[in-house]
Amino acid sequence: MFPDPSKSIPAVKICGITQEQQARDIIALGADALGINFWPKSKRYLPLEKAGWLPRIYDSTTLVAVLVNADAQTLDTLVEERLVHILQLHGDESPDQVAALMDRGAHVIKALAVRDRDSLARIGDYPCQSILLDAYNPGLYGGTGETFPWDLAVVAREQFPDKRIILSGGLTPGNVREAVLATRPAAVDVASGVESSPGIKDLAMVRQFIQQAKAGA
Ligand SMILES: O=C(O)c1ccccc1N[C@@H]1O[C@H](COP(=O)(O)O)[C@@H](O)[C@H]1O
Repeated sequence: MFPDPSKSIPAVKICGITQEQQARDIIALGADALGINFWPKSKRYLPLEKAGWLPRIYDSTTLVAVLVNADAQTLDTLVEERLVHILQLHGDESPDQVAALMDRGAHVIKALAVRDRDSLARIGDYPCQSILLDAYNPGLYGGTGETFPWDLAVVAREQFPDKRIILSGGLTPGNVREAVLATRPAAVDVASGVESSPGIKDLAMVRQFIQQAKAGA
């Protein structure tokens, strides 16, 4: 999923895909990774029983399962059946839980809600290399379409140079270029900002988002 960091071009993850044809269209537009939301309360929820198409595109992209405090059975299915390449954890998962998943061979992105500089200290607690920074919104776990102060992403990169910082939260085709230039993340991630309705992506917006994210300095 992650390109050569020396090129300063971020990977692009389009999140909350619910349909196989949209997945194929978005891969063709140049997305580096697709997010599938397995959290039942998400507006973009895809039940495991309806995810039978994932193996058909598994070799064409990087598939990321978006999860919030997932139960053991869901994690077992995702890890053991290799439905996805990466687990993106948006809940209250502890560093030990992340370490246990990594011990089982899972690649993990830990998402952290950013409110202020103090929120960044938790980055160092987690053993995974990839940390996604999202907007803080009490009671909500992500996918809100809200931004957080991007200077905090710069601080995160400087304080934790060994981590891959993924920027998310309220990104759109209209602001992603500015966000990339300001923060130089390893990747950007968007759900709400490229949708016509929850779980349905607007392909023109996706195309524009990818172009803007990868436009370079
Ligand atoms: O998209 C969701 O519904 C969602 C629900 C719970 C946790 C994470 C979710 N999505 C992730 O949230 C961020 C930001 O999304 P947005 O662009 O602000 O809508 C992104 O990482 C999504 O993958």
